[in-house]
Amino acid sequence: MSDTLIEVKHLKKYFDVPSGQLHAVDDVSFKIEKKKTMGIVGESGCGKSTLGRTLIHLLESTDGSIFFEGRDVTRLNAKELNEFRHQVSIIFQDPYSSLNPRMTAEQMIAEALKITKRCKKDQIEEETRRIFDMVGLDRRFLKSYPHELDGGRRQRVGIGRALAINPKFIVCDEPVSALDVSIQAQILNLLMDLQEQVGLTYVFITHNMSVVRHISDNICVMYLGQLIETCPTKELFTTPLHPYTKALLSAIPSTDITKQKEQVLMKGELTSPINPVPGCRFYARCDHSCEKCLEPQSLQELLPEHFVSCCRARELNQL
Ligand SMILES: Nc1ncnc2c1ncn2[C@@H]1O[C@H](COP(=O)(O)OP(=O)(O)OP(=O)(O)O)[C@@H](O)[C@H]1O
Repeated sequence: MSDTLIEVKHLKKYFDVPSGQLHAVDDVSFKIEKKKTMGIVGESGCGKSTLGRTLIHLLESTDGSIFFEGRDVTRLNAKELNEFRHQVSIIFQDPYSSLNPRMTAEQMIAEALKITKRCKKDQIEEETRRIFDMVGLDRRFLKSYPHELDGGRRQRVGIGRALAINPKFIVCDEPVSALDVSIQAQILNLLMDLQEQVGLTYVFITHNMSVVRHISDNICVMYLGQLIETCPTKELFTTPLHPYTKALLSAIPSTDITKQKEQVLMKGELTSPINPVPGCRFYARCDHSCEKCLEPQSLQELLPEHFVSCCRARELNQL
């Protein structure tokens, strides 16, 4: 039996905007194995959240396929789509705005349980308490409203609500970015413990390279809607191959002053994903760009399980 839970093939999500089409996700392909975490990184606006939302059909894709346990979810009928939606969930960055301010923590989790009808009415109270325990929330907060909870506890409610439907797959969209640093580690550890206990598969979206290094098994690096490098996490940090990934990694400050590395500075600013021209989207900012980079680029496996979309990567990395 295949270990792949999700396989994305040539996925596109375009938005119509007054000046044309915004290519938020443009021809992205990758696989995620069951019980693993795929980190998605890249600068603000590169399409991370749009990709995450499209994967679970919160947004309808423009083109391409998303295979979930072998079935293409872009082609499901309404009933099948409803069943799919009960297997996938999302945790948002800001639990304060994603939680209903008029509902208590208990009511929000109970509501998610009712939607999926996965337990009988008389079991909802007990199941809600069990989920409270799973996410490390003291039961004295059952009747608390979001504004009565601190950031970490609010995010625990958000995680509890995502877990209530008993999903196989969760998109974690910057789930710790809005939290104090001291709380971030607790929430990351909780997500990793839950993955182990329940057998969850995650997509973990973040712009924080240290966080993604800690939590992901594999990483996708995105640039202006495109996937430019993907490989196992360890390898990305030891052997980055794309010039953009190298620049991204060089910007992480080191805690060891004897190991300060030279920062690769990127020229210019992120260009627009509206009506992009064919060719490498990093062209204008790359120190190594040449005429060949103006031709369409595609992901090539340059090392085992290590894919890069750069026509000069082999030569620049002496592979
Ligand atoms: N509903 C929409 N209509 C038009 N454009 C959109 C819409 N949603 C997102 N976009 C655009 O799509 C692109 C990708 O946005 P997205 O939010 O996915 O990026 P991101 O990498 O998650 O950024 P951030 O880290 O800031 O959240 C951006 O240019 C954004 O302005």
